[in-house]
Amino acid sequence: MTKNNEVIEVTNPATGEVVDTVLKGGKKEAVEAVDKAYQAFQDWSKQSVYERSALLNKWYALVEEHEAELARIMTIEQGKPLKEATGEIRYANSFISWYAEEGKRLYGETIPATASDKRIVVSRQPVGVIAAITPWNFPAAMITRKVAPALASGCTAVVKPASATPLTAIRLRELAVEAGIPEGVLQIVTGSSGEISDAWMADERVRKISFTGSTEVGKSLMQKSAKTVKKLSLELGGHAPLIVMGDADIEKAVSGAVASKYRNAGQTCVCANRIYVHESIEQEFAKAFKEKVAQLKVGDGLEEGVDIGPLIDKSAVEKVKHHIEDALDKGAEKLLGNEIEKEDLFFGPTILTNVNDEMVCMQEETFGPLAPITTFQTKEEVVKRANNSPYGLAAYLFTENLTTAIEVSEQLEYGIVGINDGAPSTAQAPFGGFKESGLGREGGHHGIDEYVEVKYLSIQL
Ligand SMILES: NC(=O)c1ccc[n+]([C@@H]2O[C@H](COP(=O)([O-])OP(=O)(O)OC[C@H]3O[C@@H](n4cnc5c(N)ncnc54)[C@H](O)[C@@H]3O)[C@@H](O)[C@H]2O)c1
Ligand SMILES: O=C[C@H](O)CS(=O)(=O)O
Repeated sequence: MTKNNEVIEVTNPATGEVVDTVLKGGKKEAVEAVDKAYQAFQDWSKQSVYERSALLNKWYALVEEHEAELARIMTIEQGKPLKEATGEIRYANSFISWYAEEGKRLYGETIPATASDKRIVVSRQPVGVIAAITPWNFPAAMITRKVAPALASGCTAVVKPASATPLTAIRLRELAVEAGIPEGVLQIVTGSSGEISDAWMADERVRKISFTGSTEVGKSLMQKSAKTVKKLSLELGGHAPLIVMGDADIEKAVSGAVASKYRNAGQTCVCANRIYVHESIEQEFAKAFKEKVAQLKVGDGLEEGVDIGPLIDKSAVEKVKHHIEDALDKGAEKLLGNEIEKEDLFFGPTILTNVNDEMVCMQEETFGPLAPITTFQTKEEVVKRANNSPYGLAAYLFTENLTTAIEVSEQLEYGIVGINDGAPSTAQAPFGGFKESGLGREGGHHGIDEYVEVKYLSIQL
């Protein structure tokens, strides 16, 4: 059990310095948060969607007003370049504005009854108290992507952010309270993930768990949720294939591959993890890709012009090194690689060629700035290889042929397919994966369905 007043140090991955400390909460704090959320739910769920929408819009305005402050907090605790952090704050805020409106469209329906003296009325009601557990790689967006639809539908939320990046979450919640959202409606609990999640899993008042993180932890939470049959949303790991057909526009493909691969230093669930290039254009693509990647600047995300910040921790660096060493041992060749002076958590963008599917980087999520390039000969071959994964989150396809785009994308077993687009994520679309990449969707009108129960009234006249 967590002792009173124990703290967690928050460090800047670019410098290693401790920038702040937060309470290392545990079961006590987890239960207290549910107490407050359950109490708050009684009133919050009874407000009209228009009253909740107005408060969400005030929160949106405050997040917008404090964009620079929030972005700086994020860069300092997570490492991503300031321009990316600013982009994430805007992306995170877009979920608040989207669901401020979507809540007004929680429509019901009437269904013609068999009996003439009966009426059937269907409605959608908030599930109640929801618990969100979120990762370090997107400290703002992974929270608002859950909390915005939850609050809009009338739910209240308790959130455990990753211990590496709690400061953005805490500041976001302060702005929510400043906007007039009642204190109990949204709470952040920092600390022991095991103690806190176990307390929420055991608590019957928590009716929904929304988790974003690794597939391994997601499976564990899925098992634990069975005891009280909690509703589940799981946004898990990915291993995105990026396919460049022989007829692709090379410039588009290179730009899309760089955007997908090196965002957040490769630490996103939708990063291209495997790059399949038709054998007829491999040399042309690899040359152009290397030229673009070699221009990326590695450094402290607070520095002007930095494109790739540090990785989150030492184990992340070790994993990327392992994937590279394994590939080289199995015959890969280094086209560009980590030639940077910096040490510690910085890792330069790396490109490997002559890659084969036996290499670990072609099977496991690298979560770093490594781009393995392999070649293929036919559509049938590349679809089969691209689908040969337990993951099914994002995939990318570059082609100038419409028939190829439609035929291949329909065969790809992935929840998100970027066609000539390396950055498909947006608040209005249903983000989520097939297979072991998760359950449910976040974003769009699908995203609010995760936070409601469907009920029907059968009225005997
Ligand atoms: N599908 C998506 O939308 C999405 C988005 C971001 C990250 N991810 C995935 O998340 C992973 C990287 O994030 P991460 O390292 O924070 O993942 P993680 O699974 O280690 O941690 C995620 C969250 O779960 C908590 N946690 C860890 N172990 C736990 C346990 N046993 N019980 C309860 N909670 C626990 C952590 O403290 C953190 O808050 C990658 O696999 C990435 O693909 C997926
Ligand atoms: O890392 C996972 C995030 O969901 C990526 S995105 O910002 O939604 O594209």
